[in-house]
Amino acid sequence: MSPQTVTAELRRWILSQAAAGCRAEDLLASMKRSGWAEDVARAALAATLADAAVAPAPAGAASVPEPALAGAPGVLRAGDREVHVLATMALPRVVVFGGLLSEQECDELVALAQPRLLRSETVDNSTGGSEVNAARTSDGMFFERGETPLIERIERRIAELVHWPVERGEGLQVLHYRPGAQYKPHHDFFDPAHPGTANILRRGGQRVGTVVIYLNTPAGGGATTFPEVGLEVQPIKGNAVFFSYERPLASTRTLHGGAPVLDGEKWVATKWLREGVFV
Ligand SMILES: O=C(O)CCC(=O)C(=O)O
Ligand SMILES: [Fe+2]
Repeated sequence: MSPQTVTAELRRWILSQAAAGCRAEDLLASMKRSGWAEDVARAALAATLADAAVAPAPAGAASVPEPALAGAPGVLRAGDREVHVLATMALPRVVVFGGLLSEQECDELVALAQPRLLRSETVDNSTGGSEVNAARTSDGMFFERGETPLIERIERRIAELVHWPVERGEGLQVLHYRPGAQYKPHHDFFDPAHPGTANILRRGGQRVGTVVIYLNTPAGGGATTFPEVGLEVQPIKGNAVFFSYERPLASTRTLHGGAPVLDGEKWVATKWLREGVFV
């Protein structure tokens, strides 16, 4: 038997480490230290964790991220910070948060992202790759999960706020919209009918939730809109809009977009949440 075969024992080890909260990057590093070729280790991790993502959730586990809103609290403790609940909606499931980030954290995130911006790409559904998309006229970049202490802190805060493990989150994305730029209405989940989707789902299954954090307050325009229900969330520095979608269906009414920025610029950080461990 080749030493690079993914054995049942290795699969069990990967799953137990992931369940204990070990990050995929750390698993990869430790597999490499034990002599695994990087491409084989990555493939083993992706396949094992993707299978786990489609396995039935343990009894009692929530199937979508959701903040603890029983009792209609005005303030929620999210790890190291108190976050305000400004508005909620049942369908689509939307919660607007006040003060998820401090002003200083917003500024630090913009400063970290700015040198790394590229014209935003969206996933090309036919191949699972990326392409520049005219529907999205912002510039953007992705951080690695846990890339800096600031990012790690924000990720932990989001995880505690919406009760979804850090490991099930994609890396934080930062978008920059110039005047006139927008993100036309779209769904964040991957269209199951598209040929590239199967490939995308190997990295942690479907997206089931989104947190868009406003890193500045544009002088005009730039609301996050949910056109099917006429909801517009004003972009205010440090605030965030959360929405979830249990299934990749339009009936979740989570069609949303970034309205054109009319005056000034707009910065957001987006955290997408997957149903399984994102690798
Ligand atoms: O910029 C916004 O308000 C929305 C961003 C968005 O929809 C996304 O990043 O998926
Ligand atoms: Fe979106």
